[in-house]
Amino acid sequence: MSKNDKPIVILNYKTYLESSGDKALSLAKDLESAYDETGIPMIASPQAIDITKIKDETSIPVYAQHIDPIKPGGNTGSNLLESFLANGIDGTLLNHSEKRMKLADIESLVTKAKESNLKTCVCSNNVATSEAIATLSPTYVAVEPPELIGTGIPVSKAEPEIITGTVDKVKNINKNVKVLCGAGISTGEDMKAAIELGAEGVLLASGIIKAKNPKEALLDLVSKI
Ligand SMILES: O=C(CO)COP(=O)(O)O
Repeated sequence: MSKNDKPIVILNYKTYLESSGDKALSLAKDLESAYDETGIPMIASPQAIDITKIKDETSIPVYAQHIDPIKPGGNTGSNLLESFLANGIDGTLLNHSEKRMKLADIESLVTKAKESNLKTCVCSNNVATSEAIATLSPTYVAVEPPELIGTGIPVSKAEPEIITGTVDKVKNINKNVKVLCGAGISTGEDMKAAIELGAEGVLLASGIIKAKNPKEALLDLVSKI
């Protein structure tokens, strides 16, 4: 990571009650004030229904959690890229372990996102899939071993080799693709370890969303980097 690049934090709201409705906005305000106090970029990834409210009432970047590989038309219940763009999203997660996609669909969405100046954070489950995803040149590859997601056991401690292996393989393919990691990350020690292993940020959920004081948890998360 070059010296002027700061590590980033992407908070995946998922569909927790603690990150839905009014709480979606208060979490976004926590992210905004944590950014104001630390200068570390903080990104919200709420459910689609909460995106507009957060864009209207905060200044932090907002990512969709998923976009469907569809064209405008008869796709009841799907998430259309053009609608998200009209509501001002800054980026999107793709291929999260809880919303897996086909490689061809990931490729078509990463291509379309680039044409619309939208950032993409494509999730992977191991080094091999991180390597494959890097060939599509997304903004970020976020490696998250599914078995650690939601456990509070941080990937940076439990499986450090998945981070170092992903960084080596991804940077070999395209130095401009940034590597994030996630799964079980919740404390400043977890994030410090991730950065020391070569990650350029973290993608996390329950450690912040389920914290007694999410803003304090965010400040602790970035307190050691
Ligand atoms: O899936 C994740 C982020 O996308 C990780 O979830 P946890 O932070 O709850 O382990």
